[in-house]
Amino acid sequence: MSVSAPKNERAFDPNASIVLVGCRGAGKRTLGFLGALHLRRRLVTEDHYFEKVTGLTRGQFISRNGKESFARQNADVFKRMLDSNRTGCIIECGMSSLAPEAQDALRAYSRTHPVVYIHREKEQISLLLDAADVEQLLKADEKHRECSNLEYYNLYDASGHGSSPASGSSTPGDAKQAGPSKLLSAREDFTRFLDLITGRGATRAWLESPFSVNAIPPEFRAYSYALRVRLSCLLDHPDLDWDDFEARGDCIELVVDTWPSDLHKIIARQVALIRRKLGVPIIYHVEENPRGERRRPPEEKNTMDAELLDLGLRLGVDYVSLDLQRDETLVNGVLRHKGRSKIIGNFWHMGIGALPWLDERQIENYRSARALGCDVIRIARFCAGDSDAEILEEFGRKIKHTFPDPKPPLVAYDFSVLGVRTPLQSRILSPVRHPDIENERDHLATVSTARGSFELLFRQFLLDPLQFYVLGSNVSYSLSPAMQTAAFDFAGMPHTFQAVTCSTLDDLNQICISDAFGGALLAAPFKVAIMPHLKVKSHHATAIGAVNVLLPLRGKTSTILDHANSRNKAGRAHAFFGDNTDWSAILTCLRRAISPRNYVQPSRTTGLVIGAGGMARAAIYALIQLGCRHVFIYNRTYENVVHVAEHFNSWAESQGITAGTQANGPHSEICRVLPSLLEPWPPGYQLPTMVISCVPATGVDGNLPADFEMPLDWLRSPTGGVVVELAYEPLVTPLVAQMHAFRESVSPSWVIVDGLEVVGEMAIEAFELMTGRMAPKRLMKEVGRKTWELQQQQQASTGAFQTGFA
Ligand SMILES: O=C1C[C@@](O)(C(=O)O)C[C@@H](O)[C@@H]1O
Repeated sequence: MSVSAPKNERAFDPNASIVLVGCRGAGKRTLGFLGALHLRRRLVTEDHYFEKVTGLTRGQFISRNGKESFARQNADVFKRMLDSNRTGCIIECGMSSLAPEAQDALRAYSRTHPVVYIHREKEQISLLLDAADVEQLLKADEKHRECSNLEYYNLYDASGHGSSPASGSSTPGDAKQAGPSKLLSAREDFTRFLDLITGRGATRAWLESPFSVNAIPPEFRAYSYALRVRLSCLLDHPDLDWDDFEARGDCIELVVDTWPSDLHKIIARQVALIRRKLGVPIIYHVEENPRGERRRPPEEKNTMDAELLDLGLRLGVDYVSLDLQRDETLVNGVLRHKGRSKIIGNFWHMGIGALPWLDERQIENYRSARALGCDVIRIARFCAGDSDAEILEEFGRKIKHTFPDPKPPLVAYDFSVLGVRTPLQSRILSPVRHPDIENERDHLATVSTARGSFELLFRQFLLDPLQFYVLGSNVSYSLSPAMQTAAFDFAGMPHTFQAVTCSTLDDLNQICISDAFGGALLAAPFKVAIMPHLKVKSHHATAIGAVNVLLPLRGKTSTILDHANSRNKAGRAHAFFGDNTDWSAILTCLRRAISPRNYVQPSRTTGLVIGAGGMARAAIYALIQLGCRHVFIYNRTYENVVHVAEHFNSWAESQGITAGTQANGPHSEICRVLPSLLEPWPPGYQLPTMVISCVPATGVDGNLPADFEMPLDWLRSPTGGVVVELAYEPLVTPLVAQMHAFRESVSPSWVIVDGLEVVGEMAIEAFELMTGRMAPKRLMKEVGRKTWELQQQQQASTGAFQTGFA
C-alpha cells in the first residue's frame, strides 16, 4: 500500500499576522509589544483600533449609543481589524473575543493565521484582578482557547531572573539580586516561541552565525543526545533545579507518561519551564503504555493521546514524536496539524521476537515514514542479548543506499530492559539520562549520560583532544582558561585551554597551524588585525570589523555544515573562521538589564559608547542590533574614534538602516563622535539610557588608565538607564563607583552591569562556537567569579594588574 503525506493545515505564511487571545491579565499587551519588536511587526490592539475606526473610546461609545449598538459595532470593528491587518502584524484581542460572532471570525481566521491563546496562572491573574472577577474570567477563558490554534504559557518567574540574573549591581556579592524586570525572561522564551511558529529561528541563526549551537538542529549535528525527562518524574520532584539540567543533552525529550487532572495546564507549564530555563529544543513524546499507569481501552487511548499530541503541536514544540504503528486517524491528525514542528516518526519493535534490523520490512517502514513526510525517523528495537553494532551499521548503510538524498535522518538503536546499552549506536538523538535523577520508569535512558557518551567518543578516537587558547598581549590574568576548562570537564572533553601572551600575527599563526589547534579567543591587538586573514566570517563579525573567536576549518567537503561538524577533531586546517561573541554578550546583558520604560524606541533612544577598540565596535553594533538609531561615541583620542564611526555609518547605509526621523540634529548618521566631556549633551537628542564603557580601567601597555566618569549632566535621563562597564580590574571602576553613588543619592533607576557578567556571557557563547556543544552556563559564570576573587586575593600584595580587552 502506498502512503502519502496529508496536507499540513497549519503551515501558515511566515508573514501572516499573529493574533493573541486570552483573558484579562494574561499579559497579551506586553507579549504583543515584545513580539512586535522582535519580528519587526506592527502591533494592533483592539482598543486602539476601535478608537481609530469610530473616533470614540469604547466607554464613550457605550454612553452615547447604548450597549446593544456597541455590541454590533464592536463585532464589526473586530472583523475589520482582522481583515485589514492580514499580514505583518501582531494583533492583540481584548475581551471582544468572548462574543460568539468574534469567536466565529477568529475560528475562520485560524485556518490561515496563527491564533495564540495566552495562558496565565490563576494565582497571577488573581493578583491583578478582583477575586470576584477571576472565577468568571477563567470560565470564559476556555472560550478563548477554543478559537485558537496555538498556545503560549505566560510563566510567572518567582525568581525574577530565570537562570541568568540581570546583575543590577557591580559587586559580585550583589549579583544574585533579582533583576529589574520579570519581563526579561518572558521576552526570551516568547521570542523563541515566535521563531518556532514563524519558522525563522534556525534559518536566521544559520545565516548570521553558522557555527552557533542554534544554527544546526540536533539531528544534523555530528553527535547529539536527547535527555529523556518523564513528566511523572517532574511532578514527583517539584523542587527540581532546572539549572542542573543545563547542557545535559542537545535537546530534552519530555515524555508524557501520566495523566493527572488538569493535565493540559501541567504540560503547558512544563514546556514553558523547559523553554525558559534551558532554551533547548523540545521533543514531545506521548507514551502509549506508560509503566505503572492503568491500562486504557483502545478508543480511550486514541482519543486521549490524539488530544495530547495536538497539545504538543499547539504549544509549538520543536519536535513531536509520533508512533507510526498507532491508529491511522491519530497519525494523520498529527501530520495534518504539524505546523512548523518537526515530526519524529517512530517504530518501536518490542518483545523477544522483535523485527531484526536486516528484515526487508524495516526498509519498508522507513520508506513509509519518509512518504508521510516525517522529518526524522526513529527505530528502536528490543534486544535480549548483546546488540550487534555491525548489523546496525549495515542497516544504516542499506538505508543510505536505498534512498536518495535528501532523506530524513535516521535514529536507530537496540535497547534491553537495562536501557540503550551501547551509547554510540545512534550517532544522533541517542537517549540519555540525567546523572542524578533516578529514572526507574524509563526503559530507554537508564544507562548513559551525555557526558559519559561524549567521553566514550574521545576514548574510541572518534573525537580528538585539542588545544584551545586565549591569545593577546595582555592575557595572563584572563578568566577564560578557568571558565573554559571547567566547561570541558563538565562536558567530558579532554581538551586543554591556555592563556598565551603574544602580539604579532606570526606568533599567532605558529599556534594556529598546529593539527591539534581547536580554537582561540582573541584579545588586543588581534581583534581587528586578524580580519584580512580569515576566509570565512560570521555576518556579525563582518559588520563589526572585529572578531574575538577564531576557529580552524577542517571539513572535508568545505560546506559550512561539514566544517561545523568537524569541530573536536584534529587535522590540518584548510582555513580559519572568525566570529564575534563580544557584541552578543553585551546585547544579552543590555536586554536583561533594561527596564520596560527604557525599551528601545528607534526614533528616540540614544546610546553612548566609550572607547574606540574592538570592544567599542562590538558595543556599537549591539546597540544598533537592539534597535538604537542614535549612537554617540566618546574616546580620549578623537582621531581613533572617527574612523570607527565612519565604519558603522557606511555599514548602516549599506543596510538601509537610517538614524530615524525625530532627531532635530543636522546629522542623519547613526554614529556620532562626541569631541569632549565638557560639552552639553547634543541638543535635540534624548539623554542616553544605555551607556557602555569599553576602556580598560587600569593602564595597558604603558598607557594611563582611562578613569572615565560620566559628566553629571549626561546622566539626567528621567527614566534612568543601564550602564555596562566592561572592565573588571578593578570591578569597582571610577565609573561604577560614580554610578553607585548616583543611584544612592539621585536616581535609583540606573542599573549597573559589571564586567564579570559580560565576560561570562562572552565565554559561554565562545565555548558553544568552539565545541558545538551547549555550555554549562551557571557553572562557567560561577567559576569566572570565583577565579576573579582568587586572583584578587593573590594580587592584593603584589599590586594591581592589567587586562586589555580592547
Ligand atoms: O574581552 C574578552 C575577554 C578575553 O580577552 C579574555 O581574556 O577572556 C577574550 C576575548 O576574546 C574577549 O573579547
